[in-house]
Amino acid sequence: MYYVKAPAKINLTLDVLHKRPDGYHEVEMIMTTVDLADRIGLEVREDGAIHILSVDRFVPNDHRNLAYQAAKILKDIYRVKKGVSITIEKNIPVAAGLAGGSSDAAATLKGLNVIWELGLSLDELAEIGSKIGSDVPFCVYGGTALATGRGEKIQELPSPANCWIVLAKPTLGVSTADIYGNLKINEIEHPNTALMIESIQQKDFDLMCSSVGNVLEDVTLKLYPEVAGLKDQMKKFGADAVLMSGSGPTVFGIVDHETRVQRIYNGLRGFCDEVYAVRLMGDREPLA
Ligand SMILES: C[C@@](CO)(OP(=O)(O)O)[C@H](O)COP(=O)(O)OP(=O)(O)OC[C@H]1O[C@@H](n2ccc(N)nc2=O)[C@H](O)[C@@H]1O
Ligand SMILES: Nc1ncnc2c1ncn2[C@@H]1O[C@H](COP(=O)(O)OP(=O)(O)O)[C@@H](O)[C@H]1O
Repeated sequence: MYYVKAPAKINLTLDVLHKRPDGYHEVEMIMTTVDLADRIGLEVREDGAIHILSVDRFVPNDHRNLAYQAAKILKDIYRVKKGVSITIEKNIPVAAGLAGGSSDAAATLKGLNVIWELGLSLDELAEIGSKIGSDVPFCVYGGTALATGRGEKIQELPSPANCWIVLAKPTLGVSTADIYGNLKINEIEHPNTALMIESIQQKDFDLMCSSVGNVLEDVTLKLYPEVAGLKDQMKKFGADAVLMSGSGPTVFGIVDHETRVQRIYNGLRGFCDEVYAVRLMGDREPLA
C-alpha cells in the first residue's frame, strides 16, 4: 500500500473581484496548510478498476468522490491499463471549508504519479487537478500560496510565522456553490491581500492577525448564525485572530502560544463537537 497525506487548508484571506462569464468568481486568496490531514492509501489493481473505500458516511464511494475523479482523469489522459484501490482515512471534516475532498484528489494525483510511474511534474499534476476543482491545484502544491483566477493560478509564498490554529466546525454542511451564488459583489469590503503577503514574507505574527479577511463570511454568517456565534466564542476565549475558512462553516482561531491553545480548545468543546488544535504547517511537502 502506498500512503499519501492529504492536509487541510485554511484561507487567511479570501477576496472576490467579480463574477466571470463562465459562472465562476475571480478570486484573490491566500491559503496555507495545517497539520490536520486525511490519509490516502493506494494499491495497484491489475483488473483496471478504480475502487474507493471510505468509512465516512458523508463521503461517496463512487464516481462522485474527488479521489475517484483524480484516478479516472489520469487513467483517461495517459491511457493507463492498471487500476487502483483507494482507501481514504477521513480526518478532515466534510463540507467544512477546509478542502478535504480537494486535498484527497490532489494526494491521489501525486500518489498515482508514483505507483503508475507516470513521471509527471507538480505543475502538470496541478494543471490536471484544475479540471477536478478550483482548490485542487493549491492542494497539489501545498504550503502557502496566493491563489487567483477561480483559484487554480498558484503563486508560492514562504510559510507564515509559526503559530497554532484552533478549528471549530459546527454540525452543518455548507454548499460552496450556494455561498458564492448569494454573494453581493457590489457590497464587498475587500481585505488587504498585499498586507497579508507582507506579513507572511516578514513572518510578522501581529500583522498577519490584523490582515485576515474573508468576503464569503457575510453570506455564510447570515445563512447560519451559529457560525457567527462560534466566531464570538473563539474571540471570547482569547484567539489572536478569528476567521471563517473558505465558504465555511469552519471557524479558525490563530493563537501564538500553546498554553492558550488548550484553554480555547477546552472552551469551544463546550459548544462544538468538531474542534481541533493543530499547528500551522505552511511549508510544501517534497514531491515523492
Ligand atoms: C470556497 C473555496 C475557497 O478556498 O474553498 P472551500 O470553501 O470549498 O474549501 C474555494 O473557492 C472553492 O473551491 P472548490 O470547492 O474546489 O470549488 P469548485 O468545486 O471548483 O466549484 C464549486 C462551485 O463553487 C462556485 N465557485 C467556485 C470557485 C470560484 N472561484 N467561484 C465559484 O463561483 C461555483 O458555483 C462552482 O460550481
Ligand atoms: N474525498 C472526499 N472527501 C470529502 N468530501 C468529498 C470527497 N469526495 C467528494 N466529496 C463531496 O464533496 C463535498 C464537500 O467536499 P469537501 O472538500 O469536504 O468540502 P470543502 O470544499 O467545503 O472543504 C461533500 O458534499 C462530499 O460529499
